[in-house]
Amino acid sequence: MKNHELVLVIDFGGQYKELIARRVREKNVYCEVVSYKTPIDKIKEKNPKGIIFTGGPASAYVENAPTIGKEIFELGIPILGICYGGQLMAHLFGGKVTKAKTREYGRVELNIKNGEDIFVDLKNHSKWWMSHTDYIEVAPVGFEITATTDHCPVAAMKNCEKKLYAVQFHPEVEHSEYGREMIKNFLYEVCGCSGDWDMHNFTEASIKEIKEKVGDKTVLCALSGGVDSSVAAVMVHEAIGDQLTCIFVDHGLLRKDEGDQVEKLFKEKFHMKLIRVNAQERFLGKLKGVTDPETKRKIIGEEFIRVFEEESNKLGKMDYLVQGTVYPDVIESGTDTASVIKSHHNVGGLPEDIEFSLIEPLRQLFKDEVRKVGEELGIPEEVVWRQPFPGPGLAIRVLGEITEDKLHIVRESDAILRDEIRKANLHREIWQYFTALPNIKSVGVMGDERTYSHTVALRAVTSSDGMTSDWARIPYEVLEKISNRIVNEVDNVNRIVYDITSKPPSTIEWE
Ligand SMILES: Nc1ncnc2c1ncn2[C@@H]1O[C@H](COP(=O)(O)OP(=O)(O)OP(=O)(O)O)[C@@H](O)[C@H]1O
Ligand SMILES: O=c1[nH]c(=O)c2[nH+]cn([C@@H]3O[C@H](COP(=O)(O)O)[C@@H](O)[C@H]3O)c2[nH]1
Ligand SMILES: NC(=O)CC[C@H](N)C(=O)O
Ligand SMILES: [Mg+2]
Repeated sequence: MKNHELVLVIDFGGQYKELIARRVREKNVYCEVVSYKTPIDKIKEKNPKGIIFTGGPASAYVENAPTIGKEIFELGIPILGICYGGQLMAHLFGGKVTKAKTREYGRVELNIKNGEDIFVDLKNHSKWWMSHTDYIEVAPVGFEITATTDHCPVAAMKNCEKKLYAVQFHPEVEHSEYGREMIKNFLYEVCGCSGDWDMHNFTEASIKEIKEKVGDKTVLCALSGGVDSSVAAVMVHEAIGDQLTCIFVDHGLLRKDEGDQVEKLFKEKFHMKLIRVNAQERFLGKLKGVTDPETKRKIIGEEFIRVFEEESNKLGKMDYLVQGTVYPDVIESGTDTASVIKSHHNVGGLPEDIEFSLIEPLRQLFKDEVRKVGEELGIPEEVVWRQPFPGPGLAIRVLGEITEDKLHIVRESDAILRDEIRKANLHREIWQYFTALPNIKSVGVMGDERTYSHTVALRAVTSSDGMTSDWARIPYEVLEKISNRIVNEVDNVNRIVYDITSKPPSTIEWE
């Protein structure tokens, strides 16, 4: 973002790199993540007010571990090293980093020596989140120890003269009591930021960028009616108006009546060109007999692109494809350093040969940030606050082979669940709620007759960004009503279970 203060996050393979970036943005400073391999000149060119080193899986003292040229410490730019980043700083300055006698995972109490710079106004003996097997045993010469824990002689250290700070704990995660405040202190007390950035700037700057990039070319937008693609579409429409055509694919894996609802809503509320493609048979044909979750995702990812290419040819070859990809889609699909959790159809599920260049203006954001952009753009509340729905749709909620009968059960049971959640006025509290068909049958008795029918699983979670989640504590009476209604109203179901796992260790979807 030109003309704004910038803080750079340098990534050493940390799981939380984008979480650090969003914590910085939350405090009104623009932030970007770059690899530790970025040449020092490139970093200098960006003229950052501050730099943050992320954590990472490696050990700083091992040969070939990710590292960085020592010139970075001579630029006069304040640096905060988190976990691996802090250990690396200690290692490069000649301190001793080694395997810790006691590893720390989870919440740990911190003793802060004094409330200066990054610790201004933070309560002592507060709880912070740890996740490490190595530690800084001896701080390098020139560094002062500023915090300890029972097992960590150097839980934080600093070199004021060089403006270098290192912490063993993770201020960026939700569970660190004063994490946000500490990051704020780094930005404002140490780096001297003034806080000149917010979602309004982001929206404006992104629109400008899209305009410049597209010029007089033409653009397709993959529109699902969900939060992310709607926000992306409106943003691109603001930038290039009628050069944009939206394509909504009904792949036969949507929720009850969803195809018609999305079409109606977009035609009424948005003034964009919208084409609905009915591709039910085509998708279901390709998925016939397929049981493996990753294979399903890849088939769907490819089929989406083939549909877009065909539509593009009909319109006279479009140049760009807009997708509402958000950061969790990217990280879960796997990166150079992060493992594949599941291939999101729009990232890891994309085929290699695509005729378009992609435009993904929300790729670095989390869902709650996207919602803020949506509000900024004046998108109706019913769209901005829709619950997320995965692109592969009901295909990943019917476990194993997909058949019309099974889709019918998920679709009908899901409609009942949604209806009851809304009636109980829980729809804003619960982040996402749906039913899944685990592909198990069990014995029941109905009207004095034996049944041997499907089990339906209810899933409802609370979350803010989909990266982690907890199961929603739905009142028993509401669960009872949902259970009764599903068994009574949906044929071939005789048992309902409620999924009470958080993420991690589960994921939100079952496949
Ligand atoms: N049925 C569809 N038709 C066209 N494009 C789709 C469809 N489903 C998904 N996509 C594309 O894939 C992207 C990722 O899907 P995803 O479900 O994560 O996002 P979304 O639908 O925009 O938002 P939400 O997560 O709130 O449902 C979408 O942003 C959109 O670009
Ligand atoms: O567009 C998408 N394409 C996908 O392939 C996909 N898989 C999961 N999801 C949604 O992402 C969030 C996190 O899901 P998981 O905990 O199941 O990984 C949840 O909101 C899921 O619904 C997807 N969205
Ligand atoms: N979370 C981290 O950055 C871990 C750093 C290092 N790999 C350790 O185990 O201590
Ligand atoms: Mg969706």
